[in-house]
Amino acid sequence: MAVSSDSQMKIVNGDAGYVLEDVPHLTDYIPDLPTYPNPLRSNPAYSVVKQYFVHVDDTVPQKVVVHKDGPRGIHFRRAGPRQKVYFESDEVHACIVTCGGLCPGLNTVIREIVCGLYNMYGVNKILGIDGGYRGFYSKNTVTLTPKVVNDIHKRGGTILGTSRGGYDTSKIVDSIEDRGINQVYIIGGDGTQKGVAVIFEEIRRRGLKVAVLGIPKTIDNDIPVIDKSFGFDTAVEEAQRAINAAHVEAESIENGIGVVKLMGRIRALHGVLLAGFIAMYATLASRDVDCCLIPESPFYLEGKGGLFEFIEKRLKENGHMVIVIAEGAGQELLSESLESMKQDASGNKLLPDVGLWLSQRIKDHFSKQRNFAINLKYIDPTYMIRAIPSNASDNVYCTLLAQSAVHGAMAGYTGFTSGLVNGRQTYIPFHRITERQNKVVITDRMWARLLSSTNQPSFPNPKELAEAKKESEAPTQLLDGENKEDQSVKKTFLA
Ligand SMILES: Nc1ncnc2c1ncn2[C@@H]1O[C@H](COP(=O)(O)OP(=O)(O)OP(=O)(O)O)[C@@H](O)[C@H]1O
Ligand SMILES: O=P(O)(O)OC[C@H]1O[C@](O)(CO)[C@@H](O)[C@@H]1O
Ligand SMILES: [Mg+2]
Repeated sequence: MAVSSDSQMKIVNGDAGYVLEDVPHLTDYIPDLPTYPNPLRSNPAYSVVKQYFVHVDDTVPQKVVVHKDGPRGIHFRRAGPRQKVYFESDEVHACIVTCGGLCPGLNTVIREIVCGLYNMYGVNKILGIDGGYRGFYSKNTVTLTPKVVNDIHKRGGTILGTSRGGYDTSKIVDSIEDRGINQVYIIGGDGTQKGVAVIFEEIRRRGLKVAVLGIPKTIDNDIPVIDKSFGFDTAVEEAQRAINAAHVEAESIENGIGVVKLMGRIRALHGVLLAGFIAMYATLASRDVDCCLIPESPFYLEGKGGLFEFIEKRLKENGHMVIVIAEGAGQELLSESLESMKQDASGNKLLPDVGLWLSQRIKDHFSKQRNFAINLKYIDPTYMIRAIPSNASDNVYCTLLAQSAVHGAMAGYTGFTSGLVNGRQTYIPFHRITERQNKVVITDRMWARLLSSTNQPSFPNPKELAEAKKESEAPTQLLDGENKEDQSVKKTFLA
């Protein structure tokens, strides 16, 4: 096997195109670290479980759909307990911090890191950092014990508090060093994970025996590689309540329209990274939605093929309709210049309220039409879907993520994000998580499934429509047995 490595990328090449994108280990920069038998080996609860420990060569493929002659492809290290650990129980001084926006399940992850460290590894020095990254250097800490965290999974939010902005690598690493912390658990979204990568680099540069790891969090589900982010299912489930209310209101009144705005926004400083996952999954789950608008699929209002035309058609057919719009959708229609928008403390763009804007535009449009009065109700459940405790399946997911992170840190791995890949817990190198953001791919099957479920238009670009019209008016060569009418039907169908 060929191995190549820099500080955050350890690539192992095997047979038949097998590639392991491995994660760093403390021994990469501190040689001759002593090891200890994993305390779980003498714990009767675990020692009876055959093959409880993960084999050192276990890896998980990134792609499970393969071709007969294709290469085996990229793999990640499988998470789980190892036979040997690199920390003694009473040597560990761990800390946990939560950063970025709220997300269902944050408290469950905190609880399970504390209980995992305490119950599985006998660790009892665990600090909670108050209020996100800036809490490392400007706030007090809280002592976390299984008793303190016992009930917190039943509450929304994070008992540690969170924040945006305030990231300062040297102050954070100074604080870690000064407090004698040697395991750092950082829970947060895309921005947070970029911060964890830099903290890891600095810790490695200083040669500290400190395991640094990230646990990906975001209800936007825009973190790449992993199957999905925790809290996403809970948020989609809660969004159903808003959609259901919009549907009940809309169908109870003549020409009723329910508009629901859901989270999912533009994330990058300079442009076009978008995430409409919550809107897409909430629409697919609900079946009451007639039209789902997401940032990845541009739409327009007026004219042929536009939203107004579709609304009128649906109202005439059904007497009511529900529209779901992701907060980042249609922003190009609201503002000529996204560059001039305000930003939050972390540099994320602050978006104008597209739901309110769309509702007003629909009202204005139909107020001009005689004999076609509409009744529009706008529901904005934005913070309701993320400020709740996680549901049962997210709770289980959070537990696996947290326990995997604990096993990884105890085994001396560092500089990794704990994540689910193809249903297996893995350790993923930071660069894989931070190099890009996930967005809905509208040429993928999932978006096609949504379109076939709502039967909404795909909003062809007016320029494309004009070109198609010009083409259909031009004399065409007919195939044998075809008349001109057949051809135009075919073209409309293809559009
Ligand atoms: N490129 C970066 N390098 C270092 N730190 C960063 C970077 N981007 C963001 N951060 C820090 O990470 C923390 C969280 O970032 P942000 O507010 O963007 O939320 P997030 O982690 O992306 O979560 P979400 O967007 O899902 O709410 C902030 O304290 C911010 O200063
Ligand atoms: O108002 P806040 O706390 O900045 O958070 C809003 C953003 O946070 C998220 O929930 C997660 O990033 C986005 O969907 C949303 O735009
Ligand atoms: Mg973010």
